[in-house]
Amino acid sequence: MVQAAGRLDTLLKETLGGPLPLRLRAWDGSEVGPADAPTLVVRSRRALHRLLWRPGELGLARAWVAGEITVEGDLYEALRRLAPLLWQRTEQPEPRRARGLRPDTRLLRTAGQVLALAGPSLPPPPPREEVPPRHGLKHTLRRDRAAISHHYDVGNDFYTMVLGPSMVYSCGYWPDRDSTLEQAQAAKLDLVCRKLALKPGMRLLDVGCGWGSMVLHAAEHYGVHAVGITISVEQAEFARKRVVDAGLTDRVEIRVQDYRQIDDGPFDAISSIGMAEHVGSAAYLTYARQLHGLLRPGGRLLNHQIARPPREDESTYAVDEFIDRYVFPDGELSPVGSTVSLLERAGLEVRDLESIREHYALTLRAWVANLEREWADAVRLVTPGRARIWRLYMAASALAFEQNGIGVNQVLAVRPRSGGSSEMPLVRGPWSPPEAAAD
Ligand SMILES: C[S@@+](CC[C@H](N)C(=O)[O-])C[C@H]1O[C@@H](n2cnc3c(N)ncnc32)[C@H](O)[C@@H]1O
Repeated sequence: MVQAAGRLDTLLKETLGGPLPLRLRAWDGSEVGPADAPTLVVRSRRALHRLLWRPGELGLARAWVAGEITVEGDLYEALRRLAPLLWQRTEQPEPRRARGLRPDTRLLRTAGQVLALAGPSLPPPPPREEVPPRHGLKHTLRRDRAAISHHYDVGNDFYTMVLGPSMVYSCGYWPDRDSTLEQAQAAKLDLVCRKLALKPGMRLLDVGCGWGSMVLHAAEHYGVHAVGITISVEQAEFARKRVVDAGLTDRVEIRVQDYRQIDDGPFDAISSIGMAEHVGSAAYLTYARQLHGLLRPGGRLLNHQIARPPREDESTYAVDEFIDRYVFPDGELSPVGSTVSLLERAGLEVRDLESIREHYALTLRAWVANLEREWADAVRLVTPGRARIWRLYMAASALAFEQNGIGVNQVLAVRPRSGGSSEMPLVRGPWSPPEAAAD
């Protein structure tokens, strides 16, 4: 009897444009490939349909989400081995897409042979968690709110499980590799407060406040009056409860509000942590101008944002399809140079830039570990497909940060006074400790 794994291996070689660097096990139990590599398990023939109609990353992702393929062994190692093949493919133009998703006939022939091993072909059902492709990045208030809701309103219990008690959904600042996630997140929040030189009585705006961790930290340890805004209703409810529990209702306000709708400046300082990735290049100057307008002269902005490398020809940049469809609809990464330019065009003076790329890999690995440890509960809370999406996107992102595929930067900027004063110390030195902190 002909075994499926061998044929499947040939098909994958054709689809991916190179040999599969993993062991492969097919639905009939047959195996091929290196014995010391993680195993790609193809549980169902349906996975083939997906790969045929969308070779490369999106096809694999769809099969993964549907549970038709999985990895046994080290997921990071499997992704590390697969990454060069997938990137190679997604960098190429996709004429198939332009012609209306027609798989090429050579692949069809090979696939037909594989499918014939186990009976008639099956139509692939669309995975439920996928967002339909949307054309053009308009970034209207309504559309942005829908996109944010897709990612953030999936239940606070799920996020509590993944993010842990710190409830911070951005890169931590790891004092060392053995620190805990909670220590890393507290260190990051504190670093932001120190870069902003927060003092008691100051007015802080946290744009994209998530579950309220930054405004709570700043009010508790630096005595500021803080406003946190988010466009996720579930986040706001959770954050407001934390503010009540901490006894800080007189100093912390949480609003469901878009950054374009804030009209009660000036603020002494603004933090924006892991939020600007949602803004998009088309709206970025509006974002930068809005924050500039909300700062008092001499006030500081700390913009903490993921970046991608620049391209020789920027017009060839396309948002990663898997991330766009399944994870962050309408999210968009830009090179840090563009971010700096746009902040400056808006009238801000960029004073400091710190890359903390390695810290995001550590943070993501900690989130993946939390998710894997509580897997059964995660599946119950958000469906198996969604739990699989989160595991794949976080593990793949950890790898991308490790390999310098993407980075993350804290950009400190100031709105200079009219005479040019920045109110910055002459020498940067270590960011000053919280000497003026409240009790
Ligand atoms: C990755 S989370 C980061 C949350 C938080 N800063 C942290 O570090 O945990 C992104 C946040 O940006 C918010 N956000 C995205 N687009 C926004 C917009 N147009 N206006 C206001 N907030 C927005 C989301 O609601 C979410 O709270």
